[in-house]
Amino acid sequence: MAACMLEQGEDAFRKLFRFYKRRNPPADLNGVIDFNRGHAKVRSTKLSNNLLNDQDASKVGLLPLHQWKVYGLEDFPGFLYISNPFLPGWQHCWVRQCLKLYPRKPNVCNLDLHMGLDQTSDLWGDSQEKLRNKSSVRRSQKTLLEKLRWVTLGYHYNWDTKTYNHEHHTPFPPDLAELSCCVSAACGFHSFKPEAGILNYYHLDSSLGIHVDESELDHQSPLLSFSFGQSCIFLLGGLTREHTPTAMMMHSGDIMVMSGQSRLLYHAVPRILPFPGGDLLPPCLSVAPSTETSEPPLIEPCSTLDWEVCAQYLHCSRINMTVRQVLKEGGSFPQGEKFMLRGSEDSYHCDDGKRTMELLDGEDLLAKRGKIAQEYGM
Ligand SMILES: O=C(O)CCC(=O)C(=O)O
Ligand SMILES: [Fe+2]
Repeated sequence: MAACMLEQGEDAFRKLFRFYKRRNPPADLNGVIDFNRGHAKVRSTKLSNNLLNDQDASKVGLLPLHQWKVYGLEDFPGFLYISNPFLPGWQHCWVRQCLKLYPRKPNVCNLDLHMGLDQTSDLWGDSQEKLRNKSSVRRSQKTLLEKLRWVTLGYHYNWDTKTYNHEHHTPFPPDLAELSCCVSAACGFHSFKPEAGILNYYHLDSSLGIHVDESELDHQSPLLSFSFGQSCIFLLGGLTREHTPTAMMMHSGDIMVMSGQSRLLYHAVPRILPFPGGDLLPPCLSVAPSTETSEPPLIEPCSTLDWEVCAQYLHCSRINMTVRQVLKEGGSFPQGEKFMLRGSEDSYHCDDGKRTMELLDGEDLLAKRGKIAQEYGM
């Protein structure tokens, strides 16, 4: 029972993290907030309709603003949860971008750290046929897409130093920038600049360790988080790990906004939850994309052939994209100064205890990163 874990203490976040990560016996999920089902702490919120026009919304695949279901959470000012505001079929396009386009160079991914660039230049090309034809035979060899854990965009986050660096920057994908600007504008942040992205790729045994996203130099701007595929338990805590976190579900299509007093809170993903009842995907992903597209389309519609690959991948995976503004308005990187992330003792990406970052030791990692940066002139 969750309540027995809710004692205050030095390690309250870790206790609840371990509670929800546990599989055997499975954790009681009664204490987990599901925004669509209501909860004493959930507040339904309306965004001002004039913040995003319907045409701009539809261009990036979002419903008209007046149809969005938006929630706040008691005790978490600045936190917003938007329950799947995507137009039917549009999640397909964004998932396809996450699997087919964003892992491409010059973006950086975990596989670059222990594989040659010739092997990681086209993960989609390498994996698509194998995924499309994947039978129910469980122990078939993992495709490169299935080995993907993270991709960084724009200012590339350095997992070792926990910093961004002005010298390690590539163009931020314009389509994702536009989606992010629409969502941030809808939430009242008109001058948000999408400058860095971290895409996390989770499987059913993955988790994301306890952390605060404070490496960005600008903390006034919101952090946007988009989720696709299988659901997860998300833990949102306080300014310290002593604060017992609140557990909530995130489902496919949902968007979370962390801003204001909620921007620098500890958070984590202890558990991925496969869609219940034997269906492999949630119903919102079963809707075929509309043949009507905006002119000119921002992103190419997802073909049936591409969706077969994405759907097979998502049967046991979750994709999360977080988008951040790194620099303050008119600001720049400090000269020769180090800015470190707090609470970094946990590795971020874990697959049932195995740390994906431990595939190489620190020296190898740095050497490999340097090589990638050099080859791409970053
Ligand atoms: O996967 C999620 O929902 C959270 C991701 C996250 O916290 C991060 O990338 O910093
Ligand atoms: Fe985070």
